[in-house]
Amino acid sequence: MLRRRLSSLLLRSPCSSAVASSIQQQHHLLLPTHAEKPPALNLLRLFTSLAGTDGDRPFIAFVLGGPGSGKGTQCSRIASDFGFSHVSAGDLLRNEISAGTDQGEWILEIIREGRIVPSEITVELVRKAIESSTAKRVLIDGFPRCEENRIAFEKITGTEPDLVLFFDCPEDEMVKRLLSRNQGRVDDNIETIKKRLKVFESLNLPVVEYYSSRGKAHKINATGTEDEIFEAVRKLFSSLR
Ligand SMILES: Nc1ncnc2c1ncn2[C@@H]1O[C@H](COP(=O)(O)OP(=O)(O)OP(=O)(O)O)[C@@H](O)[C@H]1O
Ligand SMILES: O=c1ccn([C@@H]2O[C@H](COP(=O)(O)O)[C@@H](O)[C@H]2O)c(=O)[nH]1
Ligand SMILES: [Mg+2]
Repeated sequence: MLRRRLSSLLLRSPCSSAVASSIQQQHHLLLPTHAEKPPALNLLRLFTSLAGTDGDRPFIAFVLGGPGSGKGTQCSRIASDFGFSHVSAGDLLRNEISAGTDQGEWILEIIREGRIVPSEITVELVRKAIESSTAKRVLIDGFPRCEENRIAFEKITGTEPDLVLFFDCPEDEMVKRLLSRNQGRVDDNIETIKKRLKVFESLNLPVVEYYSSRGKAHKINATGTEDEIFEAVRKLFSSLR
C-alpha cells in the first residue's frame, strides 16, 4: 500500500531520482536507541570533537525526523542546555522568502508543495550559517533532506556530521501536532502535510539509514511530552561531554 502510494509520487525536485531507488527498499531502521550505548570507538571520537580538539571546525550534529516530530522544539532546548548554535534549514529558506527576492518566490512555491529545494541553494545557506557561527557546536535542524543534499554538503564542505539525531514519531502524532501548530506556515495544511510525509519517507529516511550504517545516527523515541523526550536527548548529550 505504502509502496503503491510512493510509486505514484511525482516529484520535480532534484532529489527525485532517489525516489525510484528508495521505494524499492524497505526502511528497516537499525538504529541504536538512546538507551543503548553507541560503539566505544565512536564515543571516543565524539568526545574529542565535542571537546573542541578536532581541528578548527565546530562539532556538527544533524537533527532529522519527520515533519512535526519535534526537531525545532528539541533543538531549542539542546541549544540552551548544551551550548549549541541552532541552524534550522527551513528557517534559512523562510528567511529568503521574507527577504522578497525572486529566489524567495520560487522557494515559497517549493515549500508550499512540500518538495525539496535544490541542494545548491540549501547547502550554501547552511554552509554560510556554520561558517558565521562562533559556537563550537552546531545543530543543523532539518537538513540534509535527501541523499543528494547529503552528498552535496559533504562534497562542498569536505566534512561529515559528528552525530545525527533522529526523532522517531508515528505519522498520526506528527499530523496532529502540525495541524495545531498555528504558526501560519504555508505548509501546515493537510494536503501539504501528506506530501511532506511522503517525501520524508522516500527521501529523508535513506539519509538516516546511511548515517546509521556509519554508526553516527541515534534514534530518539519522539512520542511523549517535550520533557520526556528531552530527558532522552539529555542522556545522549551528557554521555558526550
Ligand atoms: N512532545 C510533544 N508533544 C506535543 N506537541 C509537541 C511536542 N513536541 C513539539 N510539539 C509541538 O508540535 C509542533 C511541531 O513541533 P516542531 O515545530 O518542533 O516540529 P519540527 O520537527 O521542527 O517540524 P517541521 O519539520 O515542520 O519544522 C509544535 O507546535 C510544537 O510545539
Ligand atoms: O534542507 C531543507 C529544509 C527544508 N526544506 C523545505 O522547507 C520546508 C520546511 O522545512 P522544515 O524543516 O519543516 O521547517 C520543507 O518541507 C521543504 O519544502 C528543504 O527543501 N530543504
Ligand atoms: Mg522545524
